[in-house]
Amino acid sequence: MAADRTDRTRYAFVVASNRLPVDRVVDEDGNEGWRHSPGGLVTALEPVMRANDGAWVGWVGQPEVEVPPFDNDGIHIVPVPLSTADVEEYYEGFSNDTLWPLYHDVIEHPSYHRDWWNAYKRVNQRFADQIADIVEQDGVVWVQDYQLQLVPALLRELRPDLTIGFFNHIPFPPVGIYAQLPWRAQILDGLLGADVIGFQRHDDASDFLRAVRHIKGYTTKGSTIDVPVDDPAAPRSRKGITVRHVEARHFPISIDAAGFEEIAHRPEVQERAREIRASLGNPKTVLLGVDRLDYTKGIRHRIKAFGELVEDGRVAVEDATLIQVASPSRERVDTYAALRDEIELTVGRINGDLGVIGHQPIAYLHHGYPREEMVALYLAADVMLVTALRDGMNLVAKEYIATRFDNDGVLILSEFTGAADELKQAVIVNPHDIGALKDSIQRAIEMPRRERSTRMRALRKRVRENDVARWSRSFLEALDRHAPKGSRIDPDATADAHREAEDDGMSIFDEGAQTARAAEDTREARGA
Ligand SMILES: O=P(O)(O)OC[C@H]1O[C@H](O[C@H]2O[C@H](CO)[C@@H](O)[C@H](O)[C@H]2O)[C@H](O)[C@@H](O)[C@@H]1O
Ligand SMILES: O=c1ccn([C@@H]2O[C@H](COP(=O)(O)OP(=O)(O)O)[C@@H](O)[C@H]2O)c(=O)[nH]1
Repeated sequence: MAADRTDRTRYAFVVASNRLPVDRVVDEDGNEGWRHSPGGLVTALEPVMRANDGAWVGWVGQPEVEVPPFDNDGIHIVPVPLSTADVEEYYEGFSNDTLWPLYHDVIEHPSYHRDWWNAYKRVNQRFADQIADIVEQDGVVWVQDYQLQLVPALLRELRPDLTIGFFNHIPFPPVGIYAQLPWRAQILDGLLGADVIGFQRHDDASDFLRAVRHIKGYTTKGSTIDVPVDDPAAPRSRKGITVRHVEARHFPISIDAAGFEEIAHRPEVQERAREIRASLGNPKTVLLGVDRLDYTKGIRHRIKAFGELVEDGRVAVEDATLIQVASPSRERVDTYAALRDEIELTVGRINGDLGVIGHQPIAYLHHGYPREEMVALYLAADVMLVTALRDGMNLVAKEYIATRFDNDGVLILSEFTGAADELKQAVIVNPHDIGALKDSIQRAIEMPRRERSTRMRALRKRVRENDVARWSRSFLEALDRHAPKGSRIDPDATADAHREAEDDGMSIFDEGAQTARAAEDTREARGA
């Protein structure tokens, strides 16, 4: 929980995301401290941040908490405060009850409120002001995700000298759906303030380019957009108008594959995996689902399919258990609270109707777990179920593969995840088709060892080669090509640098950080 006041004020490289890479924790004596949050984004950017002496701008995750900038394990942290109203209107409202459902195929109905839009503008402006204050002349800024889509243009207005990147971690919807948004043109204008706009999938980038053509009327050629500018020194387009060139393409995010495999090799983690199986009565097959409790994840579909397989007698209750981890998320948003009720009712019914003494079909856990426990769960699972109805990437699918150094285990993967574009040797499913999903689950349970191994070997090769270091490097290299005065950052900071930092005692695999985050979500849900 090392935290020192930083005396630096300007940085050549700045990352901004809604949440900071650290969680605020308060111990039993009321002392405040910070722990690394072990999320994928932190793992991806940490080596680049260290190599470039970068700063990270974001929210501490709790309302009405004002913290001055500080250094945490070599990363300069610059908190942006949010009031209770900001959290309700910008985070829970516009980000997670307007944009989130709209960008995820309108699985739930998006709510459009002008007050929420005003809060979104207000908070995006606050982020832009904060970033503008701390970046060096000609610096590089990388803005993350849908909560901050107005920041690139607001920042360019304040600091035209900067090179600005934006990465969208969630899908970008087809223009027919995106067009519902009352503020569709303003959001596109916000994003087009960036030099490079990154998406998870090729289709997301194509949908974005189409929206730019249809809604803004701008010309695109391949992945390049001509954005008109009022600057006589700017290049001219084929139509003879002065333009800025903005690049929009896909950069699929990944994980620290070697880091996950290293944890999986630890004897105590393997022992924990055996313990998990034993505690379920050593069934022949353990199936696993791990998700934030979110309606995009298809948890209902998976539970229904598995319950029906047991009910039909195609799977014996003594032979198979589904562990479903549903970690608490955004619990003050009504759709999330309703989903929790619905899932818990369904799990209760299935266990009540189909369970026998000593064997329940579903082991349901409403908790968040640290990384070591996640890896033990992955090692314990014969079948991993990723049945999202829409998902930007789904890192869980890649983590399962990375841990299976035994080349065993079967991944069932929804075709509606970004991961499905890459992980072709998984058992690919349409989660809406419950009949086909049941067949796929049965097939996975019965798959011969040789086929499991062939598939897993190919999947592991893919995940190892396309790891998170490659993701950040390829994005930053693209951004570097847009820097007018040449390179300001070193995009080539590798995962090795990251592991060296760990050897120095700066581990990102900080036990308890996820649990602390989950506890925090729960406190938030209670209104604390
Ligand atoms: O910050 P929260 O509101 O608690 O939500 C957690 C994060 O959820 C989303 O994750 C996405 O990014 C993953 C990594 O690129 C990707 O694999 C996944 O498909 C996405 O859903 C969200 O985009 C983040 O901003 C949130 O912090
Ligand atoms: O109890 C949990 C549940 C999830 N995760 C991590 O949370 C991330 C979830 O990322 P994903 O892309 O699958 O979905 P998201 O929640 O970002 O939409 C993965 O790194 C998981 O290992 C975790 O550490 N503990």
